[in-house]
Amino acid sequence: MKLSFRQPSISKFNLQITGSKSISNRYLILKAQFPNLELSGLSESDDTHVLYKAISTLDQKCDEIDIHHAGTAMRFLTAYLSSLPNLEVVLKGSKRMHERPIGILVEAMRELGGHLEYLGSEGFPPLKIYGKSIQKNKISIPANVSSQYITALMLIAPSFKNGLTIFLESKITSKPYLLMTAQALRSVGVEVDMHEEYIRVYPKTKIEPKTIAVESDWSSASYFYSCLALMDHGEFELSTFQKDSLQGDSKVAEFYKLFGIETQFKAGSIFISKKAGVMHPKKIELDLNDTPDLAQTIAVTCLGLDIACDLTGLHTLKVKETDRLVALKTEIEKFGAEVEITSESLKLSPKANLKESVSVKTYQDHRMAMAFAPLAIKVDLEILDPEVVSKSFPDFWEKIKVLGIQQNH
Ligand SMILES: O=C(O)C1=C[C@@H](OP(=O)(O)O)[C@@H](O)[C@H](O)C1
Ligand SMILES: C=C(OP(=O)(O)O)C(=O)O
Repeated sequence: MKLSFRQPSISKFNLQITGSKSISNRYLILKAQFPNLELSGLSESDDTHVLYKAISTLDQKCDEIDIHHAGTAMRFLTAYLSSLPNLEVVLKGSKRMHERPIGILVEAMRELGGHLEYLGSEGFPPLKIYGKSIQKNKISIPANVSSQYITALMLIAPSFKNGLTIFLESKITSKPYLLMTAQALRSVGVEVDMHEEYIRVYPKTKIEPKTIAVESDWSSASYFYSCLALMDHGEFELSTFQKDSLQGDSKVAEFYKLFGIETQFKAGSIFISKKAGVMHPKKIELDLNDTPDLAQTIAVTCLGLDIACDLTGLHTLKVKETDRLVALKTEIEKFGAEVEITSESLKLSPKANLKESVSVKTYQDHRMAMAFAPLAIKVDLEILDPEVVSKSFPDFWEKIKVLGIQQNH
């Protein structure tokens, strides 16, 4: 899809962003345990649809569940299905999912008494899962590879007879996602103690009827922050968001102050604005250990604004939808800038006049497509396989069109 930019006649926009896929997928696992939980505003993303479908088909005695590219669905279901007595099922995903590690979670479930077998390479999906009633109530787990393993355990812990204490080894990665899980559990009445070294989730068999409205997705909102940063000025209203969000990526509001963007919360919306002629810094340095999904957005904003950036805390990026560090380096360098990467960092030396009409590969990664699209405000470019956005934000292209980003197939 070829992208170019035509300045729209207005500079104020109102955009409704789909529900958070992280929040949605947590509540779907909770609803499977507590059916009187009602959910509204669920994410329209593929990742939420596959999880919803997987849970719904469990009643129909299916032999195989395919969760495609959805990391949260893979991890949350590995734990959940292992804890359902008498179930026997194969859990598989896309080719890339079978390259994304799951060994730490499988080990943890086995230590708790679960029965899981690898059908391909040791440490990776696909898995054959034989559900068991879990009796143990303590487990130790490395916390520095993916927070999703820990969330997966926390989400099923209320149904264990004695709850679960999870001892966290090593530095916690993507910590806000664990706080989000704890808040989701508490919101339905499950007690949770969070500490640096351990998390305790208390048992709960029934909850009071409850309706949860899912907040919109802050990671998705980040692409509109990037668009505004690349425009001279403007004001967007994005809904529905809260000031005290459960989502760690709400940190985007603070990060984009660096690019001259102000965020205000009013009646369930955020109003983000940029004044004409704001000065940008020459260089920014950020540790993104808590917010890994913002790395691509920020790197491309810096590329478009000719700002050097030094991003650290990126050790999880290699095992996401693609190796995002290599993908970013390869695609950013096509525009003429230079990028140095290590296993956990990215350093961008920008270039004032970016190359035009570059074709950006997306590597089956929704965030590659969505992070590079705003760059069309500065230079014409092409995004290959644009449909990848449906993993988290199916109507991304319609939404971004409103801002003046023209799309030709
Ligand atoms: O729990 C979640 O919903 C997520 C946790 C993060 O993964 P890691 O903990 O693997 O970094 C994040 O990157 C992912 O998009 C969603
Ligand atoms: C890493 C992501 O998702 P997941 O790990 O759930 O596939 C993402 O959405 O950026």
